[in-house]
Amino acid sequence: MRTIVVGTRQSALALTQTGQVIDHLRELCKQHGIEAGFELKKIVTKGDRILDVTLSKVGGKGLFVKEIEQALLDGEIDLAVHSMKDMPFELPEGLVVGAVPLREDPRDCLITRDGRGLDDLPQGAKVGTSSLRRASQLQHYRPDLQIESIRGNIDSRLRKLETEGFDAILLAAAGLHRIGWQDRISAYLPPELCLPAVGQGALCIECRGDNEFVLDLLSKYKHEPTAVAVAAERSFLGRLNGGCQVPIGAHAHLTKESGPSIVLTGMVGSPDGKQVLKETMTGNNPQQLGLQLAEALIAKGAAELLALAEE
Ligand SMILES: NCc1[nH]cc(CCC(=O)O)c1CC(=O)O
Repeated sequence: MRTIVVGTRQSALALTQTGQVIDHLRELCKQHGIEAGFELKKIVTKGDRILDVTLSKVGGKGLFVKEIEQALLDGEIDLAVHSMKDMPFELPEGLVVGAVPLREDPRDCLITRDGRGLDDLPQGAKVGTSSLRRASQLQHYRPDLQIESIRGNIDSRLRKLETEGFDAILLAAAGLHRIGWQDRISAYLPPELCLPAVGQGALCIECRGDNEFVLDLLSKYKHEPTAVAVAAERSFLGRLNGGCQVPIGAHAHLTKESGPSIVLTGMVGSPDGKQVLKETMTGNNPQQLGLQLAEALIAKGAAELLALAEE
């Protein structure tokens, strides 16, 4: 029997989502009469080692994936499970995306200390996020809020909500849903108010491009509509040359009606939220649509806004 070694970070979220992927793959193996066993290998990434520094200051894209990709290239692992939004735009030579499975809820959510919603937060309330994208959009909606940086894994951020005097924090709903902590969510932020990060809620299953056995199995795990939506969002991000640490958001979904099938919305904001540029376009080709939307926002001044965030 073949053993597929699966690499993962060791945060609660990474372990949970990797475990869920392995369960799905075991089920697929059973359905298709494929004989394979799975083994988990935990890998510490640079992003895990420097949890005390604001990520946008650390710079460098792919902080959470590089070591894991090296393990794939070295043959130490056969498959890696990443959060799509942590993936850099280009993969190293020799590695491919084997599958993008069905997406979880892409929205951001608010977790308040006492369960109240965004509109009920007092004037000047202290809200924790270290995402420039979340800060920009939240400040745009509520300029009075005091945004402060908070880092760490989901569990430590939830702890800091209590211990560091925050009135609320912002997190991706997907992570909380996956770990089973959806009860902590006080409110879901509608995409009109806070457009999610590119790829948020989606997973990226990566493997070597020559690993036929794993590729064959992963081909049965693909969710094409998610892959197309994410491709449009990533094309948009790629044109704007942004990692996850710039105030850029995008979300695409597919429509079932006749006519253009992908609806893509993108935003670029200033870190203080005073300016937020947003546009929605439809099309059939995800790469082209992402580029077109990026061009439309560049024409409105997106490049200048992004330069502000780099400072
Ligand atoms: N930036 C870290 C990160 N990467 C992926 C998720 C979980 C959500 C997802 O899978 O998109 C999170 C936590 C968060 O943003 O709250």
